[in-house]
Amino acid sequence: MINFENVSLQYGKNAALSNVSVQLPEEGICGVLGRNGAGKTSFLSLLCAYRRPTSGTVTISGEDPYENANIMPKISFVHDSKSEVENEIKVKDKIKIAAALRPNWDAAYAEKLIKLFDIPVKKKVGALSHGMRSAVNVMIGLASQAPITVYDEAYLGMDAAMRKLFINELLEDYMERPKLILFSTHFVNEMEGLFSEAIIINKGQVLVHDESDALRQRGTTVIGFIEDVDHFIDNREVLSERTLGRQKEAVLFGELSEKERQAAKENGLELSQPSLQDLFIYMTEEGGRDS
Ligand SMILES: Nc1ncnc2c1ncn2[C@@H]1O[C@H](COP(=O)(O)OP(=O)(O)OP(=O)(O)O)[C@@H](O)[C@H]1O
Repeated sequence: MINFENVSLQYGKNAALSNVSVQLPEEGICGVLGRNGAGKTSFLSLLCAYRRPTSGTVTISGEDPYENANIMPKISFVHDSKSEVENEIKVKDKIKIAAALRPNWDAAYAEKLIKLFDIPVKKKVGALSHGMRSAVNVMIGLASQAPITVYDEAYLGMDAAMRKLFINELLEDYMERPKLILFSTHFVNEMEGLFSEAIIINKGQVLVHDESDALRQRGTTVIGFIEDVDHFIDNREVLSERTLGRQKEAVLFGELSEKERQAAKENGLELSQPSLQDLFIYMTEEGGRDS
């Protein structure tokens, strides 16, 4: 169990996180969402003990993870790193080093992933394309089998087909060997089906932390003829609207009562849940809902 209690992180005078209190379970796939500069990497780097909070406490299984030899091997932090030293070594040596540092490393699975992602193990790391460097990083994240695996914008540069391969693999592996996976991404629509829960960070604060289904239930998508939809959404909080021919789709914020749902259906309107992306964009836009 991970526990953040009143955690703040300052970089000089700049507050990256303010009074963050969050608890995370031992298993699940948690999406960490936020606009640029919201504080996602700061949050994840505290969790992975790359940094120490300026105030407040972070504990993992009741212990402070910072420079903690019991906790550090349990965490794998996959991010888009560039290091001069690493550029000079071969991919296979980078993988060997990662394996040596990871007590749960699954060598047979690593071999399978190298083939699946077509990773050029004999090349130097510095000679890889951006997407291929990311593929090496996520492959290490998967093969590490760490009980806490954190992917921070880890697949930048990977093309759509490669991202799909990675996501399928992540899900399949999670089903067989559940763990806690945290996943920060700007590709919300592509990834949201994966998330059992989501944390939305905005301006250094946790705006929402909830199960994905519960979060989606905070909104409703309404589809029908333009005039019927317009009539139904009048005086309601509308997240987005678009028309297609004579049809209109509107996303509303807030739960509908059973009576309202019934009325919508009687008027020929179709109701469904909105995407996390729609809710996320609305909740974090300037002037948007902040609770
Ligand atoms: N090393 C640093 N020194 C000073 N300020 C920093 C540093 N790292 C981050 N910040 C600032 O802290 C705030 C949060 O940054 P952070 O990188 O955590 O956001 P993010 O949500 O990961 O953003 P992005 O999606 O753009 O990567 C921003 O205002 C950023 O400018």
